[in-house]
Amino acid sequence: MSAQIIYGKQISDSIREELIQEVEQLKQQGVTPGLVVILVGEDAASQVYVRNKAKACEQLGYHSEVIRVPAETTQQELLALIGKYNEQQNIHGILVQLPLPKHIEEKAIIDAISVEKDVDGFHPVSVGNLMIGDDALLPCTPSGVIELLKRTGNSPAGKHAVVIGRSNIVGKPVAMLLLRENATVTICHSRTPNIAEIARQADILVVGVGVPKLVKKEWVKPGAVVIDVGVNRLPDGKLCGDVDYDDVLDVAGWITPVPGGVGPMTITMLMANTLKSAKQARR
Ligand SMILES: NC(=O)C1=CN([C@@H]2O[C@H](COP(=O)(O)OP(=O)(O)OC[C@H]3O[C@@H](n4cnc5c(N)ncnc54)[C@H](OP(=O)(O)O)[C@@H]3O)[C@@H](O)[C@H]2O)C=CC1
Ligand SMILES: Nc1nc(=O)c2c([nH]1)NC[C@@H]1CN(c3ccc(C(=O)N[C@@H](CCC(=O)O)C(=O)O)cc3)C=[N+]21
Ligand SMILES: [Mg+2]
Repeated sequence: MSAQIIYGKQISDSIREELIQEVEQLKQQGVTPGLVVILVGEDAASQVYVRNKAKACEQLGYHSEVIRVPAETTQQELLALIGKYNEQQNIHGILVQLPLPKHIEEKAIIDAISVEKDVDGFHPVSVGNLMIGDDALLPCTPSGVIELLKRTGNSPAGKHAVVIGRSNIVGKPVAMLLLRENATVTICHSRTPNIAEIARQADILVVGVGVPKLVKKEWVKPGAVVIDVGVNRLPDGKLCGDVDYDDVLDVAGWITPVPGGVGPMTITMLMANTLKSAKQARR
């Protein structure tokens, strides 16, 4: 038996169709959602995401700006740029692509983004709202993971979810959202002994570590839902996830491919957040 494949690309396309309806309505009220993506330096991987974001904006009819500044840009200059977009009425979302060059303090940059325009959901106030359970702008990749689960009939409620990875942008927020959805949540990381044994207890296994093909079939309970957040570039230029897809395919009940799984959902959730922010700005 082989796992059912969770086609994130298709699910993401159908959510975009839903969004288009809402965008049309908002435009009739004279508001066009606006997103600015700020890219510091020339990171090759980031270029791909930026291109995908710009494509999504075009598809949905958003106003989109991509600002590329050199790697030598100072923290002060970047802060000034953010300040400008915080004030700009036609911009509802500000995304500064991470990671930033070493000489720029990431926290200072994230703190400077107006909470109302924090479409990444990385600002401390957004993170606090997520913890408390307020209706805020939720981080895109984690909310994309939840959408994938719900839209394939794999509601987290009552399930044991194991999350591998505890970063601020993937592991921690995805664990918190799973908890909000009434899963019982275990978080593993690089200091967890017996990871395979813990992972094997998961009904839902979410992996975001950045290690190509870390998760093997021995880590997966037969029939489990496996969500692979990893996006790793192999030496041959191909993308692969943190899960050994071919190995796990026969034991999992459901699995996301890379590419075509979580990645497109991240972009679509970014579009949804920008729309939400634009709606709120109208008032
Ligand atoms: N599809 C998408 O839209 C997105 C994909 N990604 C991808 O997700 C992956 C993770 O990204 P990100 O969270 O930013 O990465 P980070 O490097 O910030 O965090 C990695 C986490 O994984 C843990 N970890 C690392 N190695 C192991 C291991 N061998 N066993 C167990 N845990 C381990 C680390 O533990 P510790 O805390 O102890 O160091 C850490 O918590 C990457 O491949 C990235 O490209 C990221 C964002 C969006
Ligand atoms: N402030 C900030 N916010 C982010 O959300 C953010 C970030 N910085 N830095 C980098 C990571 C990574 N990330 C991805 C987004 C989309 C795909 C994506 O579209 N992937 C497609 C195709 C990618 C390709 O073909 O290269 C897929 O997996 O099918 C991947 C990865 C967002 N991140
Ligand atoms: Mg990181």
